[in-house]
Amino acid sequence: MSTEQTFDVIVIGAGSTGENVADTVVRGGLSAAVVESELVGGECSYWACMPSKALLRGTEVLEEARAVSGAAAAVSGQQDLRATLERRNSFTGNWDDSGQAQWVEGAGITLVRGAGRLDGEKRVVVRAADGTETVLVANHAVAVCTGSAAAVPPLDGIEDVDVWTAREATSAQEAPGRLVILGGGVVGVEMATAWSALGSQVTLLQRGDRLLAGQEPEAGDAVAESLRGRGVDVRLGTSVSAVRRDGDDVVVVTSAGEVRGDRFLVAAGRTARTEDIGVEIVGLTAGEYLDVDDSMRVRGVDWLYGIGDVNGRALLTHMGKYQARQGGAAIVARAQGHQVSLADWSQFAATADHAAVPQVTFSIPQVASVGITAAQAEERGLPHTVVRYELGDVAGSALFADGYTGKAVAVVDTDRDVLLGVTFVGPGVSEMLQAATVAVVGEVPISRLWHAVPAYPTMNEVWLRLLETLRG
Ligand SMILES: Cc1cc2nc3c(=O)[nH]c(=O)nc-3n(C[C@H](O)[C@H](O)[C@H](O)COP(=O)(O)OP(=O)(O)OC[C@H]3O[C@@H](n4cnc5c(N)ncnc54)[C@H](O)[C@@H]3O)c2cc1C
Ligand SMILES: NC(=O)c1ccc[n+]([C@@H]2O[C@H](COP(=O)([O-])OP(=O)(O)OC[C@H]3O[C@@H](n4cnc5c(N)ncnc54)[C@H](O)[C@@H]3O)[C@@H](O)[C@H]2O)c1
Repeated sequence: MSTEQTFDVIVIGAGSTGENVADTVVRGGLSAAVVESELVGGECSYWACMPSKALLRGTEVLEEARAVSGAAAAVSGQQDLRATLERRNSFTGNWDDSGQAQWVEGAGITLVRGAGRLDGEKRVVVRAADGTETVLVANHAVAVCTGSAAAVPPLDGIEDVDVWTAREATSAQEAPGRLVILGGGVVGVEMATAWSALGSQVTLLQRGDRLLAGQEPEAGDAVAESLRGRGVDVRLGTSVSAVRRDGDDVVVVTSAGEVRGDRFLVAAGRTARTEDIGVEIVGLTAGEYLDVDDSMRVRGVDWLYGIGDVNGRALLTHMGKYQARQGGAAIVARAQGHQVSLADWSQFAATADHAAVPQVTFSIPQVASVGITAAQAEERGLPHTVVRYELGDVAGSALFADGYTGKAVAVVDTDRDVLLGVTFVGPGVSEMLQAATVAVVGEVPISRLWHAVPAYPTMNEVWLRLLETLRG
C-alpha cells in the first residue's frame, strides 16, 4: 500500500545541489520535499570535496612551512597518519548525516528517505529501505538532482577485482601500500598527492600526454613534475587494457607493461545517475546526462528540471549550488505565473556555466582557473591573445615561499578587450581565484583593470605584471 502526499516542488537527491534547490524554492514561498536514498549532503560531504581536501590539507601546510627558511626548522618528523584520517573522518561527521538532515528540516523542507523514481507527470514514487512506497505529487515541478557516480571503464577482468573509486579513496581508514591510479584528471591528481604524502607508493596512469588535460598546459606539466619529485610514478601516454588478481596483488595491464599494486583506483571521469529514476517516462534515455536549458529545465518537459552533476554542465559543488539558485528562482517565478528570462546573466539563467566556471585543483602546486583556456578560445574561433607571467617573479610570491615557482596565464579577447580566462598555478593560488572570477564574469575592460591596484606585497601583484606584459 502506498500513501500519497502533495508538495509544490519535489527534489530527488539531497546532495549539495538538491538541498539548495529545496531551500531556494521554500524561501520563495513554495513547499518542498527532498528525497534521499543515501546520506543527506551527497557526494561532496562524504566521499568527495570535504574528505579529499581534509586528506590533503596537512600535506599542504607542511609543504608551505618547509618552504620558509627559519620556519622549516620547526618541521621535523612525519605527518601523523592516524590523526589525519581522524580529522578527515570528523569532516564527514563519521558518515552520519543527522546534522544535515536536521538542517533540512530546520529550513522548512520535508525530507523523505528512500529511492525516488519518476512515475508519471509530476509524480515521484519513493521506495524506502523497508520496501514501503510513498507517492509524492508536485503542484509545479520535479527537480532531479541525483548527481553522478564514478565511470568505470569496461576493462578486461575488472569484474574480478575489488576496484576503488573516489568513494573508497576518500574514505579509506588505512593508507594502501601500493596504489595504482587510472586517470590523471582532478581526482587522480588529488588522490596521488594525498596518498603519496601519507605513505603510499603511487603509480599514476594517464592515457593522454598530460595530466589535467582540460587545463592550460602549464598546470599539468607543473603537477606532473611535482608528483614525480615526491616519488609518484607518473606514466603519461599509457592506456590500460586489462586488470586481474594475483594473490593479494592487483595486476594492471597497460600499453607499457604490467603494474602491481595493493589497490586499484579508477578515476576516469563520471557518469550521470539517471539509471533508475524513470526518465524513460518522458522519452529520455536512462544513464545519460539530462539536457537542460539555462534555467535548468529539461528541454521539452516543462515540469522537469535537472540540476547539478546530473546535467553534466559543470561537475563542481559550487556550480551545482549556483544552478540550484538560478533554477530554483525560475521554478518559483514560473509557479507565480511570471515570465522567466533566459537572457545571459539574468537572475534565472546559469550563464556562468558557459563562460566562467571557477575551479581549484588542490594538488601541489595548486591550480586555480576560471573561464576558458587558450585552446578553447582557439576551438571557438575567438580572436584572442595569451599572456603568461612567472608567478615567482613578484615580491609577494617570494615572501610566500623561498624559491617560489608558479605561472599565471590570461586569455584576452582582443576584440572586446576583456578577459576570457585566467589560470594560476602555484602554492596558495586558490585564494586568488575570486578576483579573476569577478573580472571574467563582470567582463571588466582591460583599460579598467589597470585601476584595480593590487596590494603590495601580495601575490596578486601578478595582475599588474600580466597587464604590463599585455601592453608590451
Ligand atoms: C573525489 C572528488 C573530489 C571532489 N572535490 C571537489 C571540490 O573540491 N570542489 C568542488 O566544487 N567539487 C568537487 N567534486 C565534485 C562534487 O563532489 C560534485 O560536483 C557534487 O557533489 C555534485 O553535487 P550534486 O548534489 O549535484 O550531486 P551528489 O553530491 O552526487 O548528490 C546526489 C544525491 O542524490 C542522491 N540520489 C541519487 N539517486 C537517487 C534517487 N533515485 N533517489 C533519492 N536520492 C538519490 C544521492 O544519494 C546523493 O545524495 C569532487 C568530486 C570527487 C569525486
Ligand atoms: N578540486 C575539485 O574541484 C575536484 C576534485 C575532484 C573531482 N572534481 C570533479 O569531479 C569530476 C571527475 O573527476 P575525474 O578526475 O574522475 O575525471 P576527469 O574527467 O577530470 O579526468 C579523468 C581522466 O581519466 C583519463 N581516462 C579516462 N578513461 C581512461 C582510460 N580508460 N585509461 C586511461 N585514462 C583514462 C582521462 O583522459 C582524464 O584525463 C571532474 O570533472 C571535476 O569536475 C573536482
